[in-house]
Amino acid sequence: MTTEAYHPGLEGVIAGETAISTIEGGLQYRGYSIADLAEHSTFLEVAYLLLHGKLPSEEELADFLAIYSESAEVDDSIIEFLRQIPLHVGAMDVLRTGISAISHFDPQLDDDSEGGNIAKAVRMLAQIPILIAARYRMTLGMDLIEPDPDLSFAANILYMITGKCPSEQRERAMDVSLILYAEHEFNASTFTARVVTSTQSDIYSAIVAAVGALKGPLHGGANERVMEVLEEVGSPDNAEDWIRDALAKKRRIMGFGHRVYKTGDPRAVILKRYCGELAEKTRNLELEKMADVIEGIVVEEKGLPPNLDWPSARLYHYLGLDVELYTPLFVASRVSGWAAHAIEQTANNRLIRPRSRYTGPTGQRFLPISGR
Ligand SMILES: CC(=O)SCCNC(=O)CCNC(=O)[C@H](O)C(C)(C)COP(=O)(O)OP(=O)(O)OC[C@H]1O[C@@H](n2cnc3c(N)ncnc32)[C@H](O)[C@@H]1OP(=O)(O)O
Ligand SMILES: O=C([O-])CC(=O)C(=O)O
Repeated sequence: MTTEAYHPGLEGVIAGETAISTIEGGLQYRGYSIADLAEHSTFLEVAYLLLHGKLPSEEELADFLAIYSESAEVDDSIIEFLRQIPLHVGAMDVLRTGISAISHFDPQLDDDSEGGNIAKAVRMLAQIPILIAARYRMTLGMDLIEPDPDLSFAANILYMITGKCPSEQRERAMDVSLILYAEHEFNASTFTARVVTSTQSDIYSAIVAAVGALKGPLHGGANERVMEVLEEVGSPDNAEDWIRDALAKKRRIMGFGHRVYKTGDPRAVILKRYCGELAEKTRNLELEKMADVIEGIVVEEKGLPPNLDWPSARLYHYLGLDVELYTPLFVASRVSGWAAHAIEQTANNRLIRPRSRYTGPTGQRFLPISGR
């Protein structure tokens, strides 16, 4: 048995260095506070910041947007392939396959230079929303909608899914959610991307693996489970009894708790404001009231504040989006953070290979199969 310290789930372990984001002193991306970015920036500007390490000048942003717009096309054969996937297959599983498929058409597939990887990240940023919207609309038997180069990232994704250009308020709410979802240091999916990259594998492999890690309900999959909880509760009148009973039964309440935020997730606080405004606009104040009752009791009884998935689920609901889109939307944003980490890992690589503590038997005597 190894005598080294063992931390289940790597809790509290510093497993690497990064200059991309920190939660120390309030969440910051590349040194910019998340509150400032949510207030003043746009998702694609934040993606540029994460990938290039600095905020763009007007000219740099214009070039970035031009490359992004030019990349916003998915090969027809992939769209046709998505149609062949049985309808019961979940949106995250299809998206994982779709990202793997677009890699085969990337003109710089074998270019693992920093520039090559940034170019691939921009292509993924442009094409993932197309994959998400195409699969969603094909499962409903609807015609697919091409991206509109005149729309922002946030407006385009809503347009391609719903077929309607969003109002300014809806566009901004979506944009802020994407900014908040973009990056979060060594969370499970990002760490997965870094492990894959550390073997000198390619950026698409890292992102596809990260999608698999994000899908789980303890991580990105939680935003879909949050909506299921709210649907189960049904009304503000039922909220107190429901949540007290659920906590008494030791049920895990999706959207609450966090491995590294024990006193609150600053992103949830920021998004709650947009949620409230959109709830008012869309006449969903009852749902906000219900969420407030649940939040108050989980904090009072368990001392667990909400994480980002708690308001984001409601926000997406107010935007008229179906639940199966929620975790894919997280992917559409987080691919910027994952790619930045893959690039950072490549620039200063050391194979990630920790040790395990062995708990199995030793010294077993091998018996030939006939004698077992
Ligand atoms: C964007 C994101 O990915 S944010 C995370 C999204 N995930 C969720 O919302 C899922 C719900 N939350 C959770 O499962 C957890 O809080 C996690 C996985 C996020 C973090 O958990 P950890 O740091 O591993 O804490 P751990 O699971 O050990 O929980 C510590 C205690 O709090 C309890 N707890 C933690 N979260 C919750 C919750 N959401 N509901 C009820 N109890 C909870 C645990 O049961 C445990 O109690 P115990 O000590 O009595 O056994
Ligand atoms: O940091 C984590 O463990 C999960 C999270 O909030 C994120 O990935 O945004």
